[in-house]
Amino acid sequence: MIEPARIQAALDILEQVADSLSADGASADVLIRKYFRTRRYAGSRDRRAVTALVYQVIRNWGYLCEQAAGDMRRMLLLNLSETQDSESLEALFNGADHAPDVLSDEERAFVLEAHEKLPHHDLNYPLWLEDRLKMRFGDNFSDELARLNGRAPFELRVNAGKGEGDKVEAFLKSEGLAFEKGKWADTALILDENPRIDAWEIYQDGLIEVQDEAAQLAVRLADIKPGQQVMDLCAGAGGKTLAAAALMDNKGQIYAFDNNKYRLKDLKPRAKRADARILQAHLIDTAGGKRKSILAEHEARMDRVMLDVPCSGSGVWRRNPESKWRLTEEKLTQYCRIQKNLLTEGWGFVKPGGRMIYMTCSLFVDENEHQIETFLAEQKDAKLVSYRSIDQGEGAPELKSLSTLPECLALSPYSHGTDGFFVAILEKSA
Ligand SMILES: C[S@@+](CC[C@H](N)C(=O)[O-])C[C@H]1O[C@@H](n2cnc3c(N)ncnc32)[C@H](O)[C@@H]1O
Repeated sequence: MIEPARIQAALDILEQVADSLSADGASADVLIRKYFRTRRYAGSRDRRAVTALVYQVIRNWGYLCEQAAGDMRRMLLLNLSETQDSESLEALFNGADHAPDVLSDEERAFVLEAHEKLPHHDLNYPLWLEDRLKMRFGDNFSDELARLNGRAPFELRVNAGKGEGDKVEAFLKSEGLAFEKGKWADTALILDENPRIDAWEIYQDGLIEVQDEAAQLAVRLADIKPGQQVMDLCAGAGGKTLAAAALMDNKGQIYAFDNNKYRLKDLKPRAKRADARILQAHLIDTAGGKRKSILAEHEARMDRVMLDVPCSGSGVWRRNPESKWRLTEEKLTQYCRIQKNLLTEGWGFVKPGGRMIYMTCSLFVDENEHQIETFLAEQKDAKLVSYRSIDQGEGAPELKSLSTLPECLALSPYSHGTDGFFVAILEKSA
């Protein structure tokens, strides 16, 4: 595809994204896949270029939408004008076959005017969330928001259970892929590029998984040991479950649950690759009332319960910029209600002296500190354990938290270079 045709393709997809956002329909990646399914002439480079453009606009959605009063062509034009001069824009909007229509005088004037009054568009965020974001970031508000609007790196977890970290690093080097070791989790490798890894032997052999560093650190803070009884109540596709299994040397038991069968289905093949043999996965759909009976046998038996609850995902806006424009007050309230219920339910499975590790990838106090404070007020046999008391490995740097609760860990892109993440460690009286 020639460049103007890519612009037109991005425009077509963005129109669909806008419709989908207002109807809470399919996500951008689904719409992009669907768009290209019927356009076989587009090569992988075309797809990559169009996808990058679509996501650039999604990242800057709030600002662009405000400036262009929701006119998608103007939104895209304004976004392009950040990096292209007027001559290049004219060449892109040239009216040829498959290219966008020629720019009108009004559109040219619109770009000039928008540039003259250029506000801090890099801080682009839903205004109704401002207080919550300021509460988390304080003086670093602008720096954090700018970072949150950027792209996340590609992060791998080396499967410590397989003990072949050297092989992984040697392979990445042989592929010419630059990487850094994680600062906070010694299993993390951080890449700038986003390679396709499913065909790699080290992936098929279970030596690596894709997992962000904050999530790897969170599992480490669960202080899981071989021989323990561990429950992952919101296991999803098992990212944290497998990170926990890697710490257990196939001794003990991990029970992985989720109420979504589509998410849970990836866990089995992943566990097989990782050679995690102590794992059982079960669907705990609430429909049919089976949940209670499936979970009943685990009452007060777990050394560790990992509670990686559904949340707003505000800490991962770098990875999923669209989600910030999809979040509503109503949805946030609903997440908080589910989190509160899961905290109460999960606590029932912790044995005396055991721990529950509450985690979110949210930046908001409603989903983090407030949940923990309410929980502690209600559960008299619970106390917070400081994340600082957990051994984070030899030579680990000092880990400062953004949380208002000193025992809890709150991470962020600007302060820690990670996703926004929250961890609270709750211990039951012996
Ligand atoms: C943040 S995701 C978990 C991600 C996963 N732990 C990982 O590391 O890949 C939250 C998960 O909670 C699940 N969930 C939501 N409500 C639930 C419930 N009532 N019981 C169990 N799982 C639930 C969702 O299906 C989703 O997979």
